Amino acid sequence: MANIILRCLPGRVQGYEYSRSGNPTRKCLEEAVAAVDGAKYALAFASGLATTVVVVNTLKTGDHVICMQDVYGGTNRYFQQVVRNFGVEISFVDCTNMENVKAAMRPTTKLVWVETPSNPMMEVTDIEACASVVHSASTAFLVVDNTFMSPYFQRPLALGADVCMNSATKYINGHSDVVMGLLSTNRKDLYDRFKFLQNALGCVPSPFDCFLCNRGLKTLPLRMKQHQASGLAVAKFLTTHRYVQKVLHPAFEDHPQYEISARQTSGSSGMLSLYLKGGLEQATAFLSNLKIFTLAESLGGYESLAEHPAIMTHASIPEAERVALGITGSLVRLSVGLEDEEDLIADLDNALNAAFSEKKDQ
Ligand SMILES: Cc1ncc(COP(=O)(O)O)c(C=O)c1O
Ligand SMILES: N[C@@H](CC[Se]C[C@H](N)C(=O)O)C(=O)O
Repeated sequence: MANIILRCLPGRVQGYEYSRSGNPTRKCLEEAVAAVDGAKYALAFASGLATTVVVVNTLKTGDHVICMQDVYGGTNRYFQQVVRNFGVEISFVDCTNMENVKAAMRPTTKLVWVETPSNPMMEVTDIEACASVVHSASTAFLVVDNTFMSPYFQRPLALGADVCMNSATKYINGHSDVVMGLLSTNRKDLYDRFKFLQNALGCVPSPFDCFLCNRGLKTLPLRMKQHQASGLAVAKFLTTHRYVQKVLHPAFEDHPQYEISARQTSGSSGMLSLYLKGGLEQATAFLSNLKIFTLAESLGGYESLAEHPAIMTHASIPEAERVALGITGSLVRLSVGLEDEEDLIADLDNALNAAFSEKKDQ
């Protein structure tokens, strides 16, 4: 009898049929991510951008997308330089003001894409208010890119978003050794379509990367608490520095969306941006004088990174648009890692002083 039940037949799948379609290690990670995001379903993809590609593949020619005006440069590049070529219309909107979102909605709007806090301007969108505008005015679904916060500090689905997206390359994995994207949702219709596309488009992570990411996820709370503490210490230090014009941090009371941030998050990560007094020349000198912060793209890992958005992560955004967003020559972005806080502050102090004395020496 047992032989008959277990006998293989074409088309009768007894578990996993092919590793792209599903494998036990990926399933294990997807279940863990669903749990931390408070979702019924989660899916893993080959990168954060691959996740965006899958979301966009639910659309068709003639559909309209609203995208937060300040988003990761690669998200902007994908919408402007790829998605538009397929006849999908994109409006970049300042979603910190709901009146702008309402005004941008069209009968054809099918997707609203928000990143909060945004990369690199640290702008905050009210997720609950945005979900209410989107759902009352359309059949569109709201995606929140939660990469800067991780599920430890912000749960977009509980605030009304339809989909929560993460570049797991960042805080979720946290060890800077994996490139991966994740999405989670409570909507069965969206999950079914995303799951179909995960297999049909094939942009899946390897089982080994899923294993690594699952390992990283286990220390997320510990890491996020430390990122928060050191991020705040660094940000406070920088606000008092004579060569710093302004610090952008959503946990500071002078941040324009401070109250929204305090309401919808349970803390802050190690991400912040700052304007230096001076311009590109001083910013370049500052970055080249850092010794503990590494000059590099990426964020959310154990190690502190510093970068120049206008030249690096957001270089693909046309210059006029970049400047209008505030991404100027004097803007620097920091991802504060897990090193000792005093060492990080001393490194920033030394590099700032060196950058501005180089200018005086010339
Ligand atoms: C906020 C944000 N979303 C999405 C992405 C894309 O993620 P990935 O590099 O994993 O493709 C990035 C960085 O690349 C990011 O910073
Ligand atoms: N999200 C990361 C990635 C940086 Se940009 C990567 C690459 N140069 C590209 O243009 O795709 C961040 O640091 O914000």
